Amino acid sequence: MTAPVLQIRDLTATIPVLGGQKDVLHGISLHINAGERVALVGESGSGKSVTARIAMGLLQEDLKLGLTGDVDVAGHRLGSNARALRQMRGRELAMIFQDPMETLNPVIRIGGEFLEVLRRREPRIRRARAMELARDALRDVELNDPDMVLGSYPFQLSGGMNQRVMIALALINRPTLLFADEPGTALDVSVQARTLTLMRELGARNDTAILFISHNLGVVREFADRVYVIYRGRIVEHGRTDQVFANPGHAYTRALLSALPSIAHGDLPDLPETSDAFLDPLYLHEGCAEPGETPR
Ligand SMILES: Nc1ncnc2c1ncn2[C@@H]1O[C@H](COP(=O)(O)OP(=O)(O)OP(=O)(O)O)[C@@H](O)[C@H]1O
Repeated sequence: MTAPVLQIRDLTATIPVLGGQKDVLHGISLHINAGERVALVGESGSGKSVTARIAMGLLQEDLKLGLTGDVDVAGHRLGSNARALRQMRGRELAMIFQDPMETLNPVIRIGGEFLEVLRRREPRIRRARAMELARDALRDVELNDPDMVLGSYPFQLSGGMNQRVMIALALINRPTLLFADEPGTALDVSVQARTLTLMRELGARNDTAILFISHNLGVVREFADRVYVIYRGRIVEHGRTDQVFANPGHAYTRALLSALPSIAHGDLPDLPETSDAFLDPLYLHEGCAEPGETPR
């Protein structure tokens, strides 16, 4: 079997905050195989985004983090070669965020964004050829007037159109691994559902593995092959999505699932904010991750 496209082992992270350091990850281990769709779920503040942004090498660029553990992305050990990782972004690695405006440059037309992304893979690509590829990619995400889109600035397009543009841009270089952090959460439910379906279908076509981050278990159930449940910076449960949903082993997962109907509408369950109640060994059952365990 080939090596996983992402392997995180026992990752701990502290983030500098006013007056000290904050421990945010306490030994995260997870892996994603080629072409797999894996979800990281948990309530707000549990550490989903920090985990993904460290794996992308993004957070380290902005903050002085205290990190231990190993992160291997597409065969590169993170930390030993930050430059290699930077070069991989936009080629082997791609990302989609909740808000397309976080990524799209407001003063660049969509055509310019495509040219830049395509030049990361093929620096000498001609503009005409790049626009031809971009038009195909836009049609793939059901934007049927690609010339209009290519000539527009992001603010001239709707939220749903920008989200589709993001998916087309992220997948045009056929990445090995895509990080999708709460994509489309700001959109209405039916638009979000369609864009996620497109992302799943196009990802599958290119054998792109996807790390999908969400607090919406309804969406995760539809989307992911496997799921890791994260709580206060720890993986408390992992497994095949159907199995975890049918037979949750950990009390925290059960609490998340019990709130599923309201989560499907974007609400989070009312979970204790200030206690570590669900870390109590009392809640550990077969199938739950033990502290420090490397999930396989
Ligand atoms: N730049 C930062 N500076 C300080 N603390 C941070 C920073 N980014 C994240 N944190 C802290 O790290 C912890 C994990 O945050 P993270 O954003 O990973 O949560 P999340 O599970 O993705 O939540 P959400 O669903 O709200 O995005 C939180 O306690 C958060 O306050």
